[in-house]
Amino acid sequence: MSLYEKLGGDAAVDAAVDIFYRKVLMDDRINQYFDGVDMAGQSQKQKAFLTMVLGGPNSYTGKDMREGHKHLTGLNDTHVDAVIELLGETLKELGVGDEDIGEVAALANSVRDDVLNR
Ligand code: HEM
Repeated sequence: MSLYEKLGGDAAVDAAVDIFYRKVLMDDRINQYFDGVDMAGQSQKQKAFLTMVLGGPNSYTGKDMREGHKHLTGLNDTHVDAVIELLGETLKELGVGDEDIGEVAALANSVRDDVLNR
């Protein structure tokens, strides 16, 4: 079973992205990057992206991670760490086990160099 199915499919990913974005926007370590970003559109992309990395049906048509983030000046490892931390907290709130959270964190971590354009 894919992690996507295990978490509960489409509805669970919807819930995860909504909770996750609320956390992101409340977090002063990273929320400045989302000033002026269309969060409804962003949530859609993030849902499709999460679905894909969790092994669900692939409907992600957004930019690749390097293209999608290279205009964000000053982005560094601490920002990626914060995002991965908030994603983990989100999944924990949804009842996901530590082992599965570790897998998602590893997937998110695998795009770190692309997100940081290095
Ligand atoms: C850790 C892994 C990350 C993943 C998987 C991820 C995923 C995504 C995706 C799928 C998009 C949409 C790309 C598109 O426009 O087509 C996006 C855009 C964006 N990401 Fe990330 N992201 C990550 C890290 C970060 C970090 C660390 C920050 C800043 C703290 C960040 C801030 C943004 C912003 C501001 C946008 C929207 C840019 C814009 O529309 O101008 N992301 N991200």
